[in-house]
Amino acid sequence: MTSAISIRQLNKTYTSGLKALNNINLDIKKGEIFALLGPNGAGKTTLISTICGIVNPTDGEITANGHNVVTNFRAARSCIGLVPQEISTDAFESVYATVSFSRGLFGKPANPAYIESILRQLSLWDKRDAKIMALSGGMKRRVMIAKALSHEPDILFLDEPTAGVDVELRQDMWAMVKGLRARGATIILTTHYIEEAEEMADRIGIIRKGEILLVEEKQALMHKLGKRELRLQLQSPLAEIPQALVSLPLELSSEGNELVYRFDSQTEHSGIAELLKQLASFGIDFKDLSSSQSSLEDIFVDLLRAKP
Ligand SMILES: Nc1ncnc2c1ncn2[C@@H]1O[C@H](COP(=O)(O)OP(=O)(O)OP(=O)(O)O)[C@@H](O)[C@H]1O
Repeated sequence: MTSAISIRQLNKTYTSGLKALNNINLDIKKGEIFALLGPNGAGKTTLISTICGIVNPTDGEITANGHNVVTNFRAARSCIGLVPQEISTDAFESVYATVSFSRGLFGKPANPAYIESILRQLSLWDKRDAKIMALSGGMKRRVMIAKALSHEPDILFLDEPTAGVDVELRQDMWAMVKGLRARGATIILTTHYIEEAEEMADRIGIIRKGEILLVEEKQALMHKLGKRELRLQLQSPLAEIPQALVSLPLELSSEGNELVYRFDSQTEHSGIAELLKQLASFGIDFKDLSSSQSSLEDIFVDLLRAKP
């Protein structure tokens, strides 16, 4: 199966000398929702902009549906819809005119039935005659999505789609994006909200300082990230973990005063009941216990810190 987007050895150094992308290799599969996570200045927008032909790569190769985005720009760009971070559209124009004009920019013949279908999908049909300036922020974002979809692209880029959007609208956007995917679109989104990636993405890529740190199926990542810890403060210090328990994910810390048990929070059986029974059978008493769960956010931060 061909990839929707294929990126090979992509580098981007701005004229200022800043290296914003460093040897990026990435394939986005057709029909997936791919979330690109990274801190401010990581290179997310630069990456999207090079794929969309807004920023020229320094070297490397990018194809969209098999078309090279530099040498075959028109064919590549016509497969792509881009919803930029900033809302930029003509405030005095009506919703319908803005969206159909956008289609014309791609040289596509007018198709009122298609424009109606996307406006309906985005709950904008009732607002089709409203001027953009009279819409709420959330509605304006929907107009940006309608514009991006106006020329019937099958790859959609959403750069921070829900930045500054309230919780209700954010959930609406998530439902809408999933709906687009269900109709066959490939979606690449950048976000600062780990929760958003968790909710929507099939795969997650983490970028930092212009480098892709990891690309992973969300489920696999969640599995890795979803660790929990149980800490037992012991009545009396232990010199070592009893031989019968060494196969358990146990660690002795605080000079033998604390036992730490780490387990997978996604699992149905934590093994805590058995652990406590076994400790009792070895006469290991504890005076206090606490448990904690590493959030996705914690792990994301850890991951970013882990590599200097
Ligand atoms: N036109 C430009 N000229 C020079 N440097 C730039 C230009 N655009 C971006 N940069 C720099 O490139 C780096 C990557 O920026 P980019 O906007 O791609 O990051 P980002 O991950 O999208 O950040 P954010 O989450 O803040 O939007 C930053 O250091 C930024 O200052």
